[in-house]
Amino acid sequence: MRRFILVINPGSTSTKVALFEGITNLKQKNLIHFANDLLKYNKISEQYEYRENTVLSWLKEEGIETSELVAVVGRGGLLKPVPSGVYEVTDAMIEDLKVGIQGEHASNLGGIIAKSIADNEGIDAYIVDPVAVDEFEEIARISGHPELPRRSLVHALNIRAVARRIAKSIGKNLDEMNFIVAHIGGGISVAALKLGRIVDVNNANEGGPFSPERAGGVPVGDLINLAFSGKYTYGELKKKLVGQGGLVGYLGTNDIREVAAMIENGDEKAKLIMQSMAYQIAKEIGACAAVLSGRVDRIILTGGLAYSKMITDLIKNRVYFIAPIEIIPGEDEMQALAEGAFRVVNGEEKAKIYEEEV
Ligand SMILES: Nc1ncnc2c1ncn2[C@@H]1O[C@H](COP(=O)(O)OP(=O)(O)O)[C@@H](O)[C@H]1O
Ligand SMILES: CCCC(=O)OP(=O)(O)O
Repeated sequence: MRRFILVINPGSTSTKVALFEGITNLKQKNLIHFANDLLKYNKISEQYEYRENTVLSWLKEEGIETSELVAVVGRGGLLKPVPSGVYEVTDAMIEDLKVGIQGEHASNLGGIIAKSIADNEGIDAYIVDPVAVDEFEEIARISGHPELPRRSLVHALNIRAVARRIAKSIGKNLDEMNFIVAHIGGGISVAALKLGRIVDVNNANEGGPFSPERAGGVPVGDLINLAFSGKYTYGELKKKLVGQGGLVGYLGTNDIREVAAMIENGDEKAKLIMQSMAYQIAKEIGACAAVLSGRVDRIILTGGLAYSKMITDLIKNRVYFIAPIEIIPGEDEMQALAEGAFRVVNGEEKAKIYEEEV
């Protein structure tokens, strides 16, 4: 009997998988990919067969047949800008995920793997609140140059899931609330939610605060000089900014726990870098308060860094005056994906069609 929803969430070094019955998580695993296994692929999209096989092997290990699946749902990637929601994975979407229409990112594999498994069973595949969710107001799109508009690339899935949860806890719907949500993980998105819509956010890949391994916004003139210095190839420079920036660039680790240990051992540089990361996050939260004209119901800190009291205290000390602060460490992406797919399977919501929304 078909009853399980398979959830697939690909990250840069692992693929999280889970099996849900309804909205109950029955089992979940983080399938780790060794760097050597991924090295041979030039493009992330080329990893899809390898990763799909690891997902299918996991199902087998768990004694689950794909014929028992009612739907497959994956984390959505860097598609064309789309409104938030649950999307059926269509052939047009797959094409954009494969070419990486807004860039390469492991999340592009979610829809690709989901559809491949679903097609073999004649069932539907979905994605939910992809990182390409774009609810910007027009004013937010304007940068300092018409050829370089600001783009919305955001941890939409977790941000909307935790925002929904906090709204519910205060007895409101998300569309009644103004929130600032800072997803502070491997990448950082600080988003202004105006009546539930993400009306502004730093581009988590290319701007805003530096993160454990991303440079965030850097001085643009100096970056142009570096780019034309002949010192680095395009790929090397990209890696410097995404992967080898932030904590990794300064301290050689992306693990905030290691940084905290360095500080406890008296490392002054580690202390300054930690303080600076918190300073930049707080500054971005302040910017979002201006976006919302100061009408902020809650500030929410979420993502892996929110486990660190050192960092959340540093942020709180700078933004406490804006609004009450909620801390939801980690992320709830697997549950949010399953719940999105379940709403469609259960007939509570109609899946959007990508081609009709872009
Ligand atoms: N349980 C934890 N306690 C303290 N720090 C954590 C914990 N889990 C993750 N982190 C830190 O959070 C950062 C990664 O955030 P995370 O949201 O897990 O990343 P990703 O965006 O890759 O999912 C790292 O610096 C990591 O050290
Ligand atoms: C591009 C925005 C999404 C993002 O950065 O996700 P990860 O932190 O999971 O890489």
